[in-house]
Amino acid sequence: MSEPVLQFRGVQFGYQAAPVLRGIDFDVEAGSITAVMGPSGSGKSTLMALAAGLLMPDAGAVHRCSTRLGMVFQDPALLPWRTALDNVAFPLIALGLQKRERRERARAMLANVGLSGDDAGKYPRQLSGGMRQRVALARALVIEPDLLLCDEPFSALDALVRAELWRILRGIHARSGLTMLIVTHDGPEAMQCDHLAILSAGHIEQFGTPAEIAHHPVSDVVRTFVAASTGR
Ligand SMILES: Nc1ncnc2c1ncn2[C@@H]1O[C@H](COP(=O)(O)OP(=O)(O)OP(=O)(O)O)[C@@H](O)[C@H]1O
Repeated sequence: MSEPVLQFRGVQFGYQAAPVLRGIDFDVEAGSITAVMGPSGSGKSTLMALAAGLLMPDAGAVHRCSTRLGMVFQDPALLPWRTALDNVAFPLIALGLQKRERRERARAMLANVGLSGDDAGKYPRQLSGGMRQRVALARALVIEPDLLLCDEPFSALDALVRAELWRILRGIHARSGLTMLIVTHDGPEAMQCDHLAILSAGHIEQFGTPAEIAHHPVSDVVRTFVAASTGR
């Protein structure tokens, strides 16, 4: 078994008095893709914010063995006054790279996510939603992260574009072995990940491989999820 890049140990969290997450215990293994699924309000985005270190647990601990963190959200949050290329090159400024090198790396990364040289010169408002999300993905990947956190990255897109972006993500994973933790509502795609965490009302209902979860669902919540994701 690979070393975990991310460990949740007895994590508990609430925004004010109301607890949102409790008893969160699972590992994200190096080189794996782990999907997080759960109903709206079950605490998925909160879990991701804890994974990123943007929130601190009230109890328990999140251990992260990562030096470069990439993040992608449902909203691509691109800088509107910069071209796609310059949006992707932007995080490389902090790494101290020269402009020419930044642009070369950004161009290569845009090509990796399927955007042409023409598209690279366009501003966000000139791009479709799917293209904007490709730019956001390229911006997260250009720093060569050792952990990629994605919070419903493709949820706002139509089914065809979503499938294409999953294909790109899986291609990148196959080539680089990048560790990924992804919140998704896409059951069939989640069933193709290495591990699956099913969140319900602030706790992990079940964690395991898709096969374990499909063959030994621990509760009705999980059974419903498996039926929706596999058509069983
Ligand atoms: N900043 C905040 N302050 C107070 N409560 C919050 C805050 N952010 C989220 N919550 C509450 O915490 C709970 C979990 O929210 P969270 O966004 O983590 O769920 P989610 O599973 O990601 O939902 P969705 O699928 O709808 O995005 C919800 O009840 C939500 O209203």
